[in-house]
Amino acid sequence: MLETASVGPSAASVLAGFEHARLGHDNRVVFPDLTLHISQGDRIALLGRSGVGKSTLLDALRVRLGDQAAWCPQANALVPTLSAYHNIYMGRLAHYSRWQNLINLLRPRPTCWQEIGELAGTLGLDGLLRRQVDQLSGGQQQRVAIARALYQKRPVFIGDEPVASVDPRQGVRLLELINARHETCVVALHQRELALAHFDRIIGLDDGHVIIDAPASELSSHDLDVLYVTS
Ligand SMILES: Nc1ncnc2c1ncn2[C@@H]1O[C@H](COP(=O)(O)OP(=O)(O)OP(=O)(O)O)[C@@H](O)[C@H]1O
Repeated sequence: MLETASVGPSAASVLAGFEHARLGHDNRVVFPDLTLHISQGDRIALLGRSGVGKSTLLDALRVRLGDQAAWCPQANALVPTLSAYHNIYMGRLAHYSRWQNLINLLRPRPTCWQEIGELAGTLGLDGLLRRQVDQLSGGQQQRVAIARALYQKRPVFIGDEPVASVDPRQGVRLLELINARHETCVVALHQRELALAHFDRIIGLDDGHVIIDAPASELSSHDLDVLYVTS
């Protein structure tokens, strides 16, 4: 990923930021001049048409935040031939020793099994932990990916359309769960109603620029139309 320029002001609550940064991929510049700061306690929904740069921005933020951020990527990035349990456990691979990880692969450790079982239960994955991920539905796989990110137990949740494959009611439940377990969240969404109802700050992108950055309480769904107008 192409990334130049430095972090901006260092106010105590600022977790990560971009100050006149250029973000993109190899020779493709997506954000030519991005200035944006994320503060502790922010609950941010990132909106914009397909291809405007939501994933590019989330990825750059994730790199900036390092170990502070739990990451739930767009394509799930699950290991299809492993069980749901093992995929969720992978959220904390770095937390355990190589030896513990190897043993757990062969025979799940009781404490981890119980903890992951409880987490899976809150995500409606009861009874599916032993099932290979490629034998789960798209929505179930998405919930496994969310569980893996939650199992990381980091203060910041970065999610790239984490509720795109589930029904609206489940989407609400999952966003509530994510919000309840993280002080700070930055989540790309396509559903503006969910964004306005479950997040405090709305960032709208268009053509490599932030064109909306405002409290959700000051915006209506109609105000967000501008993000979806095709030129
Ligand atoms: N690995 C890559 N190499 C080169 N260009 C890329 C790469 N990934 C994305 N792009 C381009 O960067 C731009 C922004 O892509 P990005 O994936 O960030 O958009 P997005 O808003 O997340 O889209 P979507 O809602 O469809 O996921 C697009 O023009 C895309 O084609």
